[in-house]
Amino acid sequence: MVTIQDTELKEGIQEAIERAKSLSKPVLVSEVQKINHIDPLSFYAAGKSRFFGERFFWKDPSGETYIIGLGICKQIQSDQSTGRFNHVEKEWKRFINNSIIFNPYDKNATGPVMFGGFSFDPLKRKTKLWSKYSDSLFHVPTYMYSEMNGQAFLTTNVVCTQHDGDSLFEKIVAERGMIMASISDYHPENANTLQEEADINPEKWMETVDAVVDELKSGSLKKVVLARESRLIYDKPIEIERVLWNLMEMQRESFIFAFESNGDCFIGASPERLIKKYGENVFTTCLAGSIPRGKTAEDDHILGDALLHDQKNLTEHQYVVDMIKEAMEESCSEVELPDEPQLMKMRDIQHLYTPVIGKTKGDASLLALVDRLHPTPALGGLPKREAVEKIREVEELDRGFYAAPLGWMDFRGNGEYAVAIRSGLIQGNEASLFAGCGVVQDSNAESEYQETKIKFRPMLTALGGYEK
Ligand SMILES: C=C(O[C@@H]1C=C(C(=O)O)C=C[C@H]1O)C(=O)O
Ligand SMILES: [Mg+2]
Repeated sequence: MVTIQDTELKEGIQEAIERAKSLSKPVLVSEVQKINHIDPLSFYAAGKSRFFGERFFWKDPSGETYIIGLGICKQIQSDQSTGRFNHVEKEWKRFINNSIIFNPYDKNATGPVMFGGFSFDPLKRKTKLWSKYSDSLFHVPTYMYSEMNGQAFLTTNVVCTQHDGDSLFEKIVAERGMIMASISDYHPENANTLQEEADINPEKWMETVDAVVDELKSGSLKKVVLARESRLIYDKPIEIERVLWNLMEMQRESFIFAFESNGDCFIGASPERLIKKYGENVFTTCLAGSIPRGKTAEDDHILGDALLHDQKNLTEHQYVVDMIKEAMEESCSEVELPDEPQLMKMRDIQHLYTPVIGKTKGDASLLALVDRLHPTPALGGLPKREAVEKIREVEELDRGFYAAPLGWMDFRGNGEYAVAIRSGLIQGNEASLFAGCGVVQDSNAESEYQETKIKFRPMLTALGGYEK
């Protein structure tokens, strides 16, 4: 049981109400407490009845960082198609500008944090699949549990208006007390049964791959990432906690995320970092080129070795390295990356992987870096603009947040975004899964199709309906 001193929050709320009166606009109070460790998934589960549709979950691959949010004290959206990264950043700064923050800890992901993401392509024709998510959508949680390098924190964020009074403090403390008291060890309940699995137009997808390969052979396009969807129907509503539990068990090397909005939940286990920025240090990843895992250690080694020497996959990978290196050199003073890719092995697949680190020069912000990088040729293609236009024209899928930046940024401007792949959108007892692959001149439609099947597996297994 966590005991929390409330003097700061109480005084903070009073001060914020006064400030809201004089500024005639809402003012945020954020209070950070250092607390004993809580199981992150149990905290998430404790918000189920009260905050369903208003929660998020984040774990980084190292397990150093967990961020779990319950409730929404502020939503930041942008319907702009150009300049949306900048617009979100400005809104965020404006929101925290006059805030009152009690945070004696010099730790990232404590205090005000916004969590969310962007759609892959705001110019793509919308379908109703993603109607619960706008093109840029961020939530600032009311209650946030975060863990950094084994230390645990509870942040409480309250937006005060000029019309609020003392009862606001009482309400928040009561609600927070209820959440903390209801935390109990989460264990997954009985699994769902898959009733129907529908790959959306796989033949048409393969024809599109063939057509794009022809274009790659004749024109200026070098690579286009093409994705497709599989729709699953279960016997009962999908329990998000259980899916997260499975993802954490089975995809330990990945970012694990869930982002709820209006009753839907975008969820996944991505191995791919877009960008992390802690102070002036930035980290990004080139990940492209894939082969299955072997059934035995020897098999696995042979496959990995084949991938490291396969020309088609090396080319697919190199396009990503070239673009990311160029982007990083623009914004960073020191950029370091190995000459050759290495292997990244996950439970279901192995990839070619080149980590990149740098130090920002000037004041390149995290979202400016996201803007510069998204989409890398690992998710869009090369050249960037032409590839995105090609995807917009030929891809049947409405990608929504799939293959796009998803993550967090704190009030100090530090944070991390993953590329939201190996993901799905849960809608009650149904889910859409997404998978794509890098199409280059030497691509073969059938083997690209097989590659997407493997990429569905992490979500399919976590949801249930695929043999483990
Ligand atoms: C597009 C996806 O994955 C991307 C494509 C890869 C490839 O084609 O080899 C590998 C890793 C990812 O950058 C996906 O998982 O949906
Ligand atoms: Mg590939």
